[in-house]
Amino acid sequence: MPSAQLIDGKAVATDLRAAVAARVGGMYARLGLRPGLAVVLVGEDPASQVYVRNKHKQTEACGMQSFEHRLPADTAQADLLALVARLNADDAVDGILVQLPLPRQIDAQKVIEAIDPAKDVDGFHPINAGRLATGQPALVPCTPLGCLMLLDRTLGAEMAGRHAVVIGRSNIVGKPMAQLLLGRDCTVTIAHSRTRDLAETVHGADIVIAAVGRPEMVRGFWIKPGATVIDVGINRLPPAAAGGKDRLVGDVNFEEAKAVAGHITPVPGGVGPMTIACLLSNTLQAACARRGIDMATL
Ligand SMILES: Nc1nc(=O)c2c([nH]1)NC[C@@H]1CN(c3ccc(C(=O)N[C@@H](CCC(=O)O)C(=O)O)cc3)C=[N+]21
Repeated sequence: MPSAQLIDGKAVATDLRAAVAARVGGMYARLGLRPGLAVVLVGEDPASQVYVRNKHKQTEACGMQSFEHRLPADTAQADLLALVARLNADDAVDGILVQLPLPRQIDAQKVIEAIDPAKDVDGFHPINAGRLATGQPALVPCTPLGCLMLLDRTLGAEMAGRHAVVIGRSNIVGKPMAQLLLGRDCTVTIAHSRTRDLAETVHGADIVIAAVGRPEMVRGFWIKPGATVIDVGINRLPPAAAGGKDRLVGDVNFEEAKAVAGHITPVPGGVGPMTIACLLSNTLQAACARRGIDMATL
């Protein structure tokens, strides 16, 4: 049985964080400035708390300031908007991330649009989405940016002219991912829950980005032999389904796909660690852009 080469997102993320930390060190040594990242968590979702804790640790580990704001689940929209306004005005804050999903009483789109686009390190503000779509410098959403970095390392210039199929059309992953792949001269298809013959569409792909949020939905026989498979899904299977202990799986059936693909990302240890590393990189980028610093000189 042939076996795909693993794309080690954890290792690439470690390299990226080291590069960010080096520039953060240069910024402090030369200018006495430390980039600051504010993370806002509304409610008590236990999975979200793990991400927030990891982000906090890694932010400090690379020399940036980390500001955490935990609000109760019944927080009023006006109070969250008031906090965002304070963070927009706070010069020590270069990046603002409001963890999604938000509780029902809060309109997430309103909150996203309230964030200063210059501090929008998630890249979810329509200004940044529009800049990405029109090929202008932008803050790019962390998960698709991390996927692109893995593809750059794996395929490089070979991406040009390849057929990429993105499964999922969210504003957070699918749509920005498609824009980034277009920027690498891929021929891009965005597939989704209403796509007919999804298996057949995926089978035409040299590059598959799975971002559907359904555990192990993409089967091995869907994959074209030798294709590059990037699995964005992070699904926690409950103990019963996983045979005793809870287990993290992607949107791709990994065991099946790795027998067919040329390269594949694992879950965990693939796209997830890249997402956090890209958040730190975006925070450094925002800190430099806001202050007119050329990042290459740090
Ligand atoms: N405004 C906003 N921005 C986000 O970027 C955002 C968000 N809201 N809400 C929640 C999702 C989820 N997310 C993850 C990031 C890293 C891992 C990660 O590092 N995962 C590890 C495993 C972690 C584990 O074991 O649970 C891995 O895949 O290897 C997972 C999930 C960012 N999100």
